[in-house]
Amino acid sequence: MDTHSSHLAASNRSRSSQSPSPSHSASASATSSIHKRKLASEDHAPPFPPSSFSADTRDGALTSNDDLESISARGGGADSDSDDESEALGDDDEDFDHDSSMRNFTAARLDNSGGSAAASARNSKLKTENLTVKIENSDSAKDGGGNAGTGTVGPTSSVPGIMVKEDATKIFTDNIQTSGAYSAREELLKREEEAGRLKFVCLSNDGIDEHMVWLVGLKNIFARQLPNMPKEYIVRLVMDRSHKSVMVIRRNHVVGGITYRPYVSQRFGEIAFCAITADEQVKGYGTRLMNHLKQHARDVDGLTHFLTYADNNAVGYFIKQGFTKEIYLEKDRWHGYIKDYDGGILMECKIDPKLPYTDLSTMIRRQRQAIDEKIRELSNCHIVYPGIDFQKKEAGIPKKLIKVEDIPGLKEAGWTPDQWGHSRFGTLTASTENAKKHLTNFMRALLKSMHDHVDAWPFKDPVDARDVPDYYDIIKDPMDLKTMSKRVESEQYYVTFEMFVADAKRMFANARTYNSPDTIYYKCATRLEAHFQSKVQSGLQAGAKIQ
Ligand SMILES: CC(=O)SCCNC(=O)CCNC(=O)[C@H](O)C(C)(C)COP(=O)(O)OP(=O)(O)OC[C@H]1O[C@@H](n2cnc3c(N)ncnc32)[C@H](O)[C@@H]1OP(=O)(O)O
Repeated sequence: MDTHSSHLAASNRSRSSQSPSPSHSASASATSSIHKRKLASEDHAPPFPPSSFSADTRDGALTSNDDLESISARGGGADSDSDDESEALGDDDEDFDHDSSMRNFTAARLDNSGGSAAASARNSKLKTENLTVKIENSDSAKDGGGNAGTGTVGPTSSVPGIMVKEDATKIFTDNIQTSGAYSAREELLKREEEAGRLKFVCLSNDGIDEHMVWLVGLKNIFARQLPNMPKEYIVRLVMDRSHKSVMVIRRNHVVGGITYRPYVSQRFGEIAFCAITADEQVKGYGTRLMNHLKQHARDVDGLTHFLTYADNNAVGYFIKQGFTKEIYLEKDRWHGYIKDYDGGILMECKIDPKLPYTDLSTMIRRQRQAIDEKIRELSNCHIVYPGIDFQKKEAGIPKKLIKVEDIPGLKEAGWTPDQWGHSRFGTLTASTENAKKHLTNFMRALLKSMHDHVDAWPFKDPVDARDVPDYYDIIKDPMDLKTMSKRVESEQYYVTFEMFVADAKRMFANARTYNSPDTIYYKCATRLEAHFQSKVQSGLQAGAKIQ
Protein backbone atom coordinates (compact mmCIF):
# COMPACT_ATOMS: atom_id res chain seq x y z
CA MET A 1 0.00 0.00 0.00
CA ASP A 2 1.20 3.42 -0.83
CA THR A 3 1.53 5.14 2.49
CA HIS A 4 1.25 8.53 0.79
CA SER A 5 -1.91 7.89 -1.07
CA SER A 6 -4.47 9.13 1.41
CA HIS A 7 -4.33 12.74 0.33
CA LEU A 8 -8.06 12.97 0.58
CA ALA A 9 -7.51 14.41 3.98
CA ALA A 10 -4.39 16.27 3.26
CA SER A 11 -5.63 18.40 0.44
CA ASN A 12 -8.08 20.38 2.54
CA ARG A 13 -6.70 20.05 5.99
CA SER A 14 -7.45 23.05 8.05
CA ARG A 15 -7.81 23.59 11.74
CA SER A 16 -9.78 26.80 11.77
CA SER A 17 -12.02 26.71 14.74
CA GLN A 18 -15.77 26.70 14.68
CA SER A 19 -16.36 28.38 17.94
CA PRO A 20 -13.35 30.32 18.95
CA SER A 21 -12.99 31.76 22.39
CA PRO A 22 -15.73 34.25 23.13
CA SER A 23 -13.27 37.01 23.71
CA HIS A 24 -11.77 36.56 20.31
CA SER A 25 -14.77 35.79 18.23
CA ALA A 26 -14.49 38.86 16.04
CA SER A 27 -11.02 38.17 14.83
CA ALA A 28 -11.70 34.48 14.71
CA SER A 29 -14.61 34.78 12.38
CA ALA A 30 -12.63 37.08 10.17
CA THR A 31 -9.77 34.70 9.83
CA SER A 32 -11.21 31.26 10.01
CA SER A 33 -12.58 31.18 6.53
CA ILE A 34 -9.60 32.60 4.75
CA HIS A 35 -6.77 30.81 6.45
CA LYS A 36 -7.52 27.34 5.39
CA ARG A 37 -4.72 25.06 6.15
CA LYS A 38 -3.45 22.79 3.47
CA LEU A 39 -0.69 20.34 3.29
CA ALA A 40 1.86 21.89 1.04
CA SER A 41 2.03 18.69 -0.90
CA GLU A 42 -1.51 19.21 -2.17
CA ASP A 43 -2.83 16.18 -3.93
CA HIS A 44 0.12 14.57 -5.52
CA ALA A 45 3.40 14.99 -3.79
CA PRO A 46 4.15 13.64 -0.33
CA PRO A 47 4.27 16.46 2.24
CA PHE A 48 7.78 15.63 3.27
CA PRO A 49 10.49 13.48 1.81
CA PRO A 50 9.97 9.77 2.04
CA SER A 51 13.34 9.42 3.66
CA SER A 52 12.39 11.44 6.68
CA PHE A 53 9.01 9.85 6.64
CA SER A 54 10.41 6.38 6.80
CA ALA A 55 12.75 7.40 9.56
CA ASP A 56 9.69 8.47 11.50
CA THR A 57 7.84 5.33 10.94
CA ARG A 58 10.51 3.12 12.38
CA ASP A 59 8.07 2.29 15.15
CA GLY A 60 5.24 1.76 12.73
CA ALA A 61 3.64 5.09 13.54
CA LEU A 62 1.14 6.72 11.28
CA THR A 63 1.64 10.10 9.79
CA SER A 64 -0.73 12.43 8.10
CA ASN A 65 -0.33 10.55 4.86
CA ASP A 66 -0.95 7.09 6.13
CA ASP A 67 -3.96 5.31 4.84
CA LEU A 68 -7.04 5.60 6.97
CA GLU A 69 -7.55 1.91 6.73
CA SER A 70 -4.68 1.35 9.04
CA ILE A 71 -6.29 3.34 11.83
CA SER A 72 -7.52 1.46 14.81
CA ALA A 73 -10.92 0.16 13.97
CA ARG A 74 -12.10 0.69 17.55
CA GLY A 75 -11.51 4.34 17.42
CA GLY A 76 -12.65 4.89 13.90
CA GLY A 77 -15.87 3.03 14.34
CA ALA A 78 -17.12 5.33 16.96
CA ASP A 79 -16.56 8.40 14.89
CA SER A 80 -19.61 9.06 12.85
CA ASP A 81 -22.49 9.21 15.22
CA SER A 82 -21.06 10.53 18.39
CA ASP A 83 -20.75 14.18 17.57
CA ASP A 84 -23.21 15.17 20.18
CA GLU A 85 -21.17 13.63 22.84
CA SER A 86 -18.97 16.65 23.01
CA GLU A 87 -21.94 18.79 23.85
CA ALA A 88 -22.78 16.60 26.76
CA LEU A 89 -19.31 17.13 28.07
CA GLY A 90 -19.74 20.72 29.02
CA ASP A 91 -21.62 20.34 32.29
CA ASP A 92 -22.22 23.76 33.64
CA ASP A 93 -23.08 22.68 37.12
CA GLU A 94 -19.56 23.05 38.29
CA ASP A 95 -18.89 26.45 36.93
CA PHE A 96 -16.21 28.21 38.83
CA ASP A 97 -16.36 31.74 39.93
CA HIS A 98 -13.24 33.00 38.27
CA ASP A 99 -14.13 36.63 38.55
CA SER A 100 -14.16 36.56 42.29
CA SER A 101 -10.63 35.38 42.40
CA MET A 102 -9.36 38.09 40.14
CA ARG A 103 -8.02 40.99 42.03
CA ASN A 104 -6.37 44.12 41.05
CA PHE A 105 -2.75 44.35 41.67
CA THR A 106 -1.77 47.39 43.58
CA ALA A 107 1.81 48.10 42.89
CA ALA A 108 3.78 48.72 46.00
CA ARG A 109 5.66 51.96 46.00
CA LEU A 110 9.27 51.86 46.92
CA ASP A 111 10.56 54.39 49.30
CA ASN A 112 13.19 56.26 47.33
CA SER A 113 14.96 57.38 50.42
CA GLY A 114 15.48 53.81 51.49
CA GLY A 115 19.19 53.99 50.95
CA SER A 116 19.91 56.74 53.45
CA ALA A 117 20.98 56.17 57.00
CA ALA A 118 17.88 57.90 58.28
CA ALA A 119 15.74 55.72 56.16
CA SER A 120 17.34 52.54 57.35
CA ALA A 121 16.90 53.64 60.94
CA ARG A 122 13.30 54.42 60.23
CA ASN A 123 12.79 51.14 58.52
CA SER A 124 14.32 49.06 61.20
CA LYS A 125 12.16 50.85 63.73
CA LEU A 126 9.06 50.18 61.71
CA LYS A 127 9.95 46.60 61.19
CA THR A 128 10.09 46.10 64.91
CA GLU A 129 6.73 47.74 65.33
CA ASN A 130 5.39 45.55 62.67
CA LEU A 131 5.18 42.76 65.15
CA THR A 132 2.66 44.52 67.33
CA VAL A 133 -0.59 46.22 66.74
CA LYS A 134 -0.38 49.89 67.41
CA ILE A 135 -3.40 52.05 66.93
CA GLU A 136 -3.43 55.65 67.90
CA ASN A 137 -5.99 58.24 67.34
CA SER A 138 -4.82 60.66 64.73
CA ASP A 139 -6.14 63.49 66.88
CA SER A 140 -3.65 62.73 69.57
CA ALA A 141 -0.97 62.95 66.98
CA LYS A 142 -2.20 66.29 65.89
CA ASP A 143 -2.43 67.66 69.37
CA GLY A 144 0.44 66.00 71.06
CA GLY A 145 3.32 68.30 71.69
CA GLY A 146 2.62 70.62 68.82
CA ASN A 147 3.14 74.31 69.30
CA ALA A 148 1.80 76.46 66.57
CA GLY A 149 3.43 79.50 67.95
CA THR A 150 6.94 78.24 67.95
CA GLY A 151 6.74 75.84 65.16
CA THR A 152 7.77 72.90 67.25
CA VAL A 153 5.54 70.27 66.08
CA GLY A 154 3.38 67.35 66.59
CA PRO A 155 3.79 63.95 67.90
CA THR A 156 6.31 62.98 70.44
CA SER A 157 5.72 59.28 70.29
CA SER A 158 7.85 57.37 67.85
CA VAL A 159 5.25 56.72 65.19
CA PRO A 160 2.10 58.50 66.18
CA GLY A 161 -1.20 57.81 64.57
CA ILE A 162 0.09 54.77 62.84
CA MET A 163 -1.94 51.70 62.46
CA VAL A 164 0.46 48.93 61.74
CA LYS A 165 -1.18 45.74 60.75
CA GLU A 166 -0.87 42.78 62.93
CA ASP A 167 1.30 40.22 61.35
CA ALA A 168 3.23 39.94 58.18
CA THR A 169 1.03 37.25 56.71
CA LYS A 170 -2.07 39.23 57.37
CA ILE A 171 -0.58 42.29 55.77
CA PHE A 172 0.36 40.19 52.83
CA THR A 173 -3.08 38.75 52.35
CA ASP A 174 -4.92 41.96 53.16
CA ASN A 175 -2.94 44.50 51.27
CA ILE A 176 -1.16 42.74 48.54
CA GLN A 177 -2.61 40.56 45.93
CA THR A 178 -1.37 37.04 46.37
CA SER A 179 -2.01 35.99 42.82
CA GLY A 180 -2.82 37.50 39.50
CA ALA A 181 -5.65 36.35 37.27
CA TYR A 182 -3.41 33.74 35.72
CA SER A 183 -2.41 32.21 39.03
CA ALA A 184 -5.92 32.46 40.41
CA ARG A 185 -7.28 30.35 37.58
CA GLU A 186 -4.44 27.89 37.82
CA GLU A 187 -4.85 27.57 41.57
CA LEU A 188 -8.56 26.99 41.22
CA LEU A 189 -8.08 24.23 38.70
CA LYS A 190 -5.28 22.74 40.76
CA ARG A 191 -7.60 22.57 43.73
CA GLU A 192 -10.20 20.85 41.56
CA GLU A 193 -7.58 18.31 40.61
CA GLU A 194 -6.57 17.76 44.19
CA ALA A 195 -10.20 17.27 45.14
CA GLY A 196 -10.48 14.62 42.43
CA ARG A 197 -13.08 16.51 40.44
CA LEU A 198 -10.77 17.15 37.55
CA LYS A 199 -7.97 15.16 36.05
CA PHE A 200 -5.46 15.46 33.28
CA VAL A 201 -4.41 12.26 31.58
CA CYS A 202 -2.00 11.50 28.79
CA LEU A 203 -3.02 8.58 26.64
CA SER A 204 -2.64 7.03 23.28
CA ASN A 205 -4.63 4.36 21.57
CA ASP A 206 -3.94 1.49 23.98
CA GLY A 207 -7.15 -0.42 23.52
CA ILE A 208 -8.39 0.09 27.04
CA ASP A 209 -12.10 0.75 26.88
CA GLU A 210 -12.23 3.79 29.11
CA HIS A 211 -9.30 5.37 27.30
CA MET A 212 -10.90 4.74 23.96
CA VAL A 213 -14.11 6.41 25.11
CA TRP A 214 -12.13 9.46 26.15
CA LEU A 215 -10.18 9.52 22.90
CA VAL A 216 -13.41 9.37 20.94
CA GLY A 217 -14.77 12.20 23.09
CA LEU A 218 -11.66 14.23 22.35
CA LYS A 219 -11.90 13.46 18.66
CA ASN A 220 -15.47 14.79 18.72
CA ILE A 221 -14.35 18.03 20.36
CA PHE A 222 -11.66 18.48 17.74
CA ALA A 223 -14.18 17.78 15.00
CA ARG A 224 -16.47 20.49 16.36
CA GLN A 225 -13.87 23.06 17.25
CA LEU A 226 -11.78 22.55 14.11
CA PRO A 227 -14.52 22.19 11.54
CA ASN A 228 -12.29 22.71 8.56
CA MET A 229 -10.18 19.77 9.51
CA PRO A 230 -11.44 16.57 7.88
CA LYS A 231 -12.92 14.28 10.49
CA GLU A 232 -11.11 11.29 9.03
CA TYR A 233 -7.85 13.08 9.47
CA ILE A 234 -8.64 13.88 13.08
CA VAL A 235 -9.61 10.30 13.82
CA ARG A 236 -6.50 9.05 12.19
CA LEU A 237 -4.12 11.15 14.23
CA VAL A 238 -5.96 10.85 17.52
CA MET A 239 -6.07 7.08 17.18
CA ASP A 240 -2.58 6.78 15.78
CA ARG A 241 -0.40 5.02 18.31
CA SER A 242 2.55 7.30 17.70
CA HIS A 243 0.43 10.24 18.83
CA LYS A 244 -0.43 11.01 22.40
CA SER A 245 -3.32 13.01 23.77
CA VAL A 246 -3.29 15.00 26.97
CA MET A 247 -6.91 15.37 28.02
CA VAL A 248 -8.89 17.30 30.61
CA ILE A 249 -11.39 14.95 32.17
CA ARG A 250 -14.18 16.23 34.37
CA ARG A 251 -16.72 13.84 35.79
CA ASN A 252 -15.49 11.21 33.43
CA HIS A 253 -16.17 13.43 30.42
CA VAL A 254 -13.58 14.99 28.20
CA VAL A 255 -13.52 18.77 28.35
CA GLY A 256 -10.70 19.21 25.86
CA GLY A 257 -7.25 18.11 24.99
CA ILE A 258 -4.11 18.33 22.94
CA THR A 259 -3.00 15.62 20.55
CA TYR A 260 0.69 15.66 19.81
CA ARG A 261 3.34 13.53 18.34
CA PRO A 262 6.57 13.22 20.28
CA TYR A 263 9.61 12.88 18.06
CA VAL A 264 11.69 11.43 20.83
CA SER A 265 14.88 11.05 18.84
CA GLN A 266 14.66 14.72 17.84
CA ARG A 267 13.52 15.76 21.32
CA PHE A 268 10.67 17.86 20.08
CA GLY A 269 6.95 17.31 19.75
CA GLU A 270 4.45 18.46 17.20
CA ILE A 271 1.07 19.57 18.45
CA ALA A 272 -1.48 18.35 15.94
CA PHE A 273 -4.74 19.49 17.53
CA CYS A 274 -5.68 21.52 20.53
CA ALA A 275 -9.21 22.38 21.61
CA ILE A 276 -11.49 22.89 24.57
CA THR A 277 -15.19 22.21 24.29
CA ALA A 278 -17.14 25.35 23.38
CA ASP A 279 -18.78 26.22 26.67
CA GLU A 280 -15.64 25.66 28.73
CA GLN A 281 -13.31 27.93 26.80
CA VAL A 282 -11.53 30.89 28.35
CA LYS A 283 -11.82 29.42 31.82
CA GLY A 284 -8.21 28.42 32.11
CA TYR A 285 -8.48 24.81 30.93
CA GLY A 286 -6.41 25.52 27.82
CA THR A 287 -3.58 26.94 29.90
CA ARG A 288 -3.58 24.17 32.47
CA LEU A 289 -3.75 21.61 29.70
CA MET A 290 -0.70 23.12 28.04
CA ASN A 291 1.14 23.13 31.35
CA HIS A 292 0.37 19.47 31.91
CA LEU A 293 1.46 18.75 28.38
CA LYS A 294 4.78 20.53 28.84
CA GLN A 295 5.48 18.77 32.10
CA HIS A 296 4.64 15.36 30.65
CA ALA A 297 6.56 15.94 27.43
CA ARG A 298 9.65 17.02 29.34
CA ASP A 299 9.58 14.46 32.13
CA VAL A 300 8.25 11.43 30.26
CA ASP A 301 9.17 11.97 26.60
CA GLY A 302 12.36 13.93 27.21
CA LEU A 303 11.31 16.72 24.83
CA THR A 304 12.80 20.18 24.84
CA HIS A 305 10.55 21.93 22.31
CA PHE A 306 7.11 21.97 20.81
CA LEU A 307 6.24 23.04 17.34
CA THR A 308 2.79 23.59 15.95
CA TYR A 309 1.04 25.16 13.05
CA ALA A 310 -1.31 27.43 14.92
CA ASP A 311 -4.53 28.55 13.35
CA ASN A 312 -4.48 32.28 12.87
CA ASN A 313 -7.28 32.78 15.33
CA ALA A 314 -5.48 30.76 18.00
CA VAL A 315 -2.12 32.50 17.72
CA GLY A 316 -2.99 34.72 20.70
CA TYR A 317 -3.63 31.69 22.86
CA PHE A 318 -0.34 30.07 21.84
CA ILE A 319 1.58 33.29 22.50
CA LYS A 320 0.15 33.30 26.01
CA GLN A 321 1.41 29.77 26.43
CA GLY A 322 4.96 30.82 25.60
CA PHE A 323 4.98 30.05 21.89
CA THR A 324 6.79 32.33 19.48
CA LYS A 325 6.57 32.81 15.75
CA GLU A 326 10.35 32.80 15.61
CA ILE A 327 11.70 29.29 15.29
CA TYR A 328 14.91 28.91 17.26
CA LEU A 329 15.09 25.14 17.14
CA GLU A 330 17.81 24.03 14.76
CA LYS A 331 16.17 23.24 11.47
CA ASP A 332 17.77 19.82 11.10
CA ARG A 333 16.03 18.72 14.26
CA TRP A 334 12.57 19.26 12.83
CA HIS A 335 12.72 19.83 9.10
CA GLY A 336 11.06 16.98 7.27
CA TYR A 337 9.51 15.62 10.41
CA ILE A 338 6.50 17.80 10.66
CA LYS A 339 3.85 18.46 8.11
CA ASP A 340 4.04 21.70 6.18
CA TYR A 341 0.89 23.72 5.86
CA ASP A 342 -0.36 26.62 3.87
CA GLY A 343 -2.14 28.98 6.19
CA GLY A 344 -1.57 28.60 9.91
CA ILE A 345 1.60 29.88 11.48
CA LEU A 346 4.48 27.73 12.56
CA MET A 347 5.15 28.45 16.20
CA GLU A 348 7.66 27.16 18.68
CA CYS A 349 7.78 26.77 22.42
CA LYS A 350 10.87 25.92 24.37
CA ILE A 351 10.16 23.72 27.34
CA ASP A 352 12.00 24.95 30.38
CA PRO A 353 14.11 22.18 31.92
CA LYS A 354 13.21 23.16 35.47
CA LEU A 355 9.91 24.99 35.70
CA PRO A 356 7.24 23.24 37.78
CA TYR A 357 4.66 23.60 35.02
CA THR A 358 1.79 22.04 36.93
CA ASP A 359 2.49 24.12 40.00
CA LEU A 360 3.43 27.47 38.53
CA SER A 361 0.99 29.26 40.79
CA THR A 362 2.90 28.21 43.91
CA MET A 363 6.13 29.41 42.36
CA ILE A 364 4.56 32.72 41.39
CA ARG A 365 3.05 33.13 44.84
CA ARG A 366 6.45 32.57 46.45
CA GLN A 367 8.04 35.06 44.12
CA ARG A 368 5.39 37.63 44.95
CA GLN A 369 5.90 36.94 48.63
CA ALA A 370 9.65 37.40 48.33
CA ILE A 371 9.20 40.65 46.43
CA ASP A 372 6.67 41.84 48.95
CA GLU A 373 9.00 41.11 51.84
CA LYS A 374 11.81 42.95 50.09
CA ILE A 375 9.57 45.93 49.45
CA ARG A 376 8.66 46.03 53.12
CA GLU A 377 12.31 45.95 54.00
CA LEU A 378 12.91 48.99 51.83
CA SER A 379 9.74 50.95 52.34
CA ASN A 380 6.86 51.69 54.65
CA CYS A 381 4.19 51.23 52.06
CA HIS A 382 2.50 48.46 54.01
CA ILE A 383 1.74 50.77 56.93
CA VAL A 384 -1.75 52.17 56.94
CA TYR A 385 -2.22 55.52 58.67
CA PRO A 386 -5.53 56.97 59.72
CA GLY A 387 -6.94 59.51 57.33
CA ILE A 388 -7.03 63.26 57.87
CA ASP A 389 -10.07 64.69 59.55
CA PHE A 390 -11.52 66.93 56.88
CA GLN A 391 -14.66 67.94 58.70
CA LYS A 392 -15.68 71.44 57.77
CA LYS A 393 -17.90 74.00 59.27
CA GLU A 394 -19.60 76.92 57.58
CA ALA A 395 -18.07 78.31 54.37
CA GLY A 396 -15.89 75.25 54.00
CA ILE A 397 -13.65 76.33 56.85
CA PRO A 398 -12.00 73.29 58.45
CA LYS A 399 -13.23 72.51 61.94
CA LYS A 400 -9.72 71.99 63.03
CA LEU A 401 -6.53 73.46 61.71
CA ILE A 402 -4.27 70.73 60.46
CA LYS A 403 -0.62 71.48 60.39
CA VAL A 404 1.41 69.80 57.73
CA GLU A 405 3.56 68.18 60.38
CA ASP A 406 0.47 66.56 61.80
CA ILE A 407 -0.54 64.71 58.70
CA PRO A 408 -0.20 61.08 59.75
CA GLY A 409 2.65 59.33 58.07
CA LEU A 410 4.13 62.37 56.37
CA LYS A 411 7.21 62.63 58.54
CA GLU A 412 7.63 58.86 58.52
CA ALA A 413 7.68 59.05 54.74
CA GLY A 414 10.72 61.29 54.95
CA TRP A 415 9.13 64.75 54.96
CA THR A 416 10.99 67.52 56.70
CA PRO A 417 9.81 71.08 57.44
CA ASP A 418 12.08 72.52 54.76
CA GLN A 419 10.03 70.73 52.13
CA TRP A 420 7.17 73.16 51.98
CA GLY A 421 6.51 72.71 48.34
CA HIS A 422 4.48 75.54 46.88
CA SER A 423 3.32 77.07 50.09
CA ARG A 424 4.27 80.72 50.26
CA PHE A 425 3.98 80.87 54.00
CA GLY A 426 6.92 78.82 55.05
CA THR A 427 6.89 77.39 58.52
CA LEU A 428 4.81 78.85 61.30
CA THR A 429 7.60 80.72 62.94
CA ALA A 430 7.08 84.11 64.56
CA SER A 431 8.13 85.94 61.41
CA THR A 432 5.71 84.01 59.24
CA GLU A 433 2.99 84.66 61.79
CA ASN A 434 3.56 88.29 60.91
CA ALA A 435 3.34 87.45 57.27
CA LYS A 436 0.10 85.68 57.96
CA LYS A 437 -1.35 88.73 59.66
CA HIS A 438 -0.16 90.84 56.80
CA LEU A 439 -1.86 88.56 54.33
CA THR A 440 -5.12 88.59 56.29
CA ASN A 441 -5.11 92.38 56.30
CA PHE A 442 -4.40 92.52 52.62
CA MET A 443 -7.26 90.11 51.84
CA ARG A 444 -9.58 92.09 54.11
CA ALA A 445 -8.71 95.27 52.27
CA LEU A 446 -9.30 93.64 48.90
CA LEU A 447 -12.66 92.32 50.04
CA LYS A 448 -13.70 95.71 51.35
CA SER A 449 -12.67 97.35 48.14
CA MET A 450 -14.77 94.88 46.16
CA HIS A 451 -17.67 95.15 48.58
CA ASP A 452 -17.74 98.94 48.19
CA HIS A 453 -17.64 98.79 44.41
CA VAL A 454 -20.77 99.81 42.53
CA ASP A 455 -20.89 96.50 40.68
CA ALA A 456 -20.58 94.33 43.77
CA TRP A 457 -24.29 94.00 44.57
CA PRO A 458 -24.84 90.66 42.75
CA PHE A 459 -21.93 89.11 44.63
CA LYS A 460 -22.48 90.18 48.20
CA ASP A 461 -24.42 87.10 49.27
CA PRO A 462 -24.77 83.52 48.09
CA VAL A 463 -27.33 83.11 45.31
CA ASP A 464 -30.71 82.24 46.81
CA ALA A 465 -32.03 79.04 45.23
CA ARG A 466 -35.59 80.25 45.84
CA ASP A 467 -34.92 83.16 43.50
CA VAL A 468 -32.92 81.21 40.96
CA PRO A 469 -34.12 77.59 41.17
CA ASP A 470 -31.75 76.05 38.65
CA TYR A 471 -28.67 77.98 39.76
CA TYR A 472 -27.14 75.16 41.76
CA ASP A 473 -27.84 72.65 39.02
CA ILE A 474 -25.53 74.61 36.78
CA ILE A 475 -23.06 76.11 39.22
CA LYS A 476 -21.53 73.33 41.28
CA ASP A 477 -18.91 75.41 43.02
CA PRO A 478 -20.57 78.67 44.07
CA MET A 479 -18.72 81.59 45.62
CA ASP A 480 -19.63 85.04 46.93
CA LEU A 481 -18.07 87.89 48.89
CA LYS A 482 -19.70 86.92 52.18
CA THR A 483 -18.28 83.39 52.03
CA MET A 484 -14.86 84.78 51.15
CA SER A 485 -15.10 87.15 54.08
CA LYS A 486 -15.89 84.29 56.47
CA ARG A 487 -12.93 82.40 55.16
CA VAL A 488 -10.64 85.38 55.65
CA GLU A 489 -11.90 85.99 59.19
CA SER A 490 -11.43 82.33 60.15
CA GLU A 491 -7.71 82.89 59.54
CA GLN A 492 -7.56 79.20 58.78
CA TYR A 493 -8.83 78.82 55.33
CA TYR A 494 -6.64 80.87 53.05
CA VAL A 495 -3.23 79.48 53.82
CA THR A 496 -1.98 80.96 50.58
CA PHE A 497 -2.89 84.13 48.72
CA GLU A 498 -3.46 82.04 45.61
CA MET A 499 -6.38 80.33 47.32
CA PHE A 500 -8.00 83.69 47.91
CA VAL A 501 -7.48 84.79 44.31
CA ALA A 502 -8.83 81.44 43.09
CA ASP A 503 -12.06 81.98 45.03
CA ALA A 504 -12.49 85.45 43.56
CA LYS A 505 -11.86 84.18 40.05
CA ARG A 506 -14.37 81.39 40.56
CA MET A 507 -16.98 83.89 41.70
CA PHE A 508 -16.56 85.90 38.50
CA ALA A 509 -16.41 82.80 36.29
CA ASN A 510 -19.62 81.44 37.83
CA ALA A 511 -21.45 84.66 36.98
CA ARG A 512 -20.28 84.45 33.40
CA THR A 513 -21.19 80.77 33.16
CA TYR A 514 -24.73 81.15 34.40
CA ASN A 515 -25.52 84.47 32.73
CA SER A 516 -25.30 85.47 29.10
CA PRO A 517 -22.96 88.32 28.05
CA ASP A 518 -25.78 90.80 27.55
CA THR A 519 -26.95 90.54 31.16
CA ILE A 520 -26.14 93.00 33.89
CA TYR A 521 -24.71 90.18 36.04
CA TYR A 522 -22.22 89.22 33.38
CA LYS A 523 -21.15 92.84 32.92
CA CYS A 524 -20.88 93.43 36.68
CA ALA A 525 -18.66 90.37 36.98
CA THR A 526 -16.31 91.61 34.27
CA ARG A 527 -16.07 95.13 35.72
CA LEU A 528 -15.63 93.96 39.31
CA GLU A 529 -12.98 91.52 38.25
CA ALA A 530 -11.02 94.29 36.49
CA HIS A 531 -11.27 96.37 39.65
CA PHE A 532 -10.12 93.43 41.78
CA GLN A 533 -7.15 92.76 39.54
CA SER A 534 -6.00 96.36 39.60
CA LYS A 535 -6.27 96.41 43.39
CA VAL A 536 -4.25 93.22 43.71
CA GLN A 537 -1.66 94.65 41.36
CA SER A 538 -1.33 97.97 43.11
CA GLY A 539 -1.39 96.33 46.55
CA LEU A 540 1.46 94.03 45.65
CA GLN A 541 3.44 96.87 44.12
CA ALA A 542 2.89 99.00 47.20
CA GLY A 543 4.64 96.34 49.21
CA ALA A 544 1.86 94.17 50.57
CA LYS A 545 4.16 91.30 51.19
CA ILE A 546 2.46 87.98 51.03
CA GLN A 547 5.22 86.14 52.74
C1 LIG B 1 -2.58 23.71 16.77
C2 LIG B 1 -4.03 23.98 16.87
O1 LIG B 1 -4.80 23.14 17.28
S1 LIG B 1 -4.58 25.52 16.48
C3 LIG B 1 -6.27 25.52 16.91
C4 LIG B 1 -6.51 25.86 18.32
N1 LIG B 1 -7.85 25.51 18.67
C5 LIG B 1 -8.91 26.28 18.41
O2 LIG B 1 -8.83 27.36 17.87
C6 LIG B 1 -10.24 25.69 18.80
C7 LIG B 1 -11.16 26.69 19.46
N2 LIG B 1 -10.55 27.23 20.66
C8 LIG B 1 -10.33 26.49 21.76
O3 LIG B 1 -10.60 25.32 21.81
C9 LIG B 1 -9.76 27.17 22.98
O4 LIG B 1 -10.21 28.48 23.02
C10 LIG B 1 -8.22 27.18 23.03
C11 LIG B 1 -7.70 25.77 23.04
C12 LIG B 1 -7.60 27.92 21.84
C13 LIG B 1 -7.80 27.88 24.30
O5 LIG B 1 -8.34 27.19 25.42
P1 LIG B 1 -9.02 28.00 26.61
O6 LIG B 1 -9.43 27.06 27.66
O7 LIG B 1 -10.08 28.85 26.03
O8 LIG B 1 -7.78 28.88 27.08
P2 LIG B 1 -7.59 29.60 28.49
O9 LIG B 1 -8.91 29.83 29.14
O10 LIG B 1 -6.58 28.87 29.27
O11 LIG B 1 -7.03 30.99 28.03
C14 LIG B 1 -5.69 31.33 28.15
C15 LIG B 1 -5.48 32.72 27.61
O12 LIG B 1 -5.52 32.65 26.18
C16 LIG B 1 -6.53 33.53 25.70
N3 LIG B 1 -7.14 32.90 24.55
C17 LIG B 1 -7.91 31.80 24.52
N4 LIG B 1 -8.26 31.53 23.25
C18 LIG B 1 -7.69 32.49 22.48
C19 LIG B 1 -7.68 32.74 21.09
N5 LIG B 1 -8.33 31.97 20.21
N6 LIG B 1 -7.00 33.83 20.65
C20 LIG B 1 -6.35 34.64 21.51
N7 LIG B 1 -6.31 34.42 22.85
C21 LIG B 1 -6.98 33.36 23.32
C22 LIG B 1 -7.50 33.70 26.85
O13 LIG B 1 -8.23 34.89 26.74
C23 LIG B 1 -6.59 33.69 28.03
O14 LIG B 1 -5.99 34.95 28.16
P3 LIG B 1 -5.65 35.55 29.62
O15 LIG B 1 -4.74 34.56 30.30
O16 LIG B 1 -4.97 36.84 29.33
O17 LIG B 1 -6.95 35.69 30.32
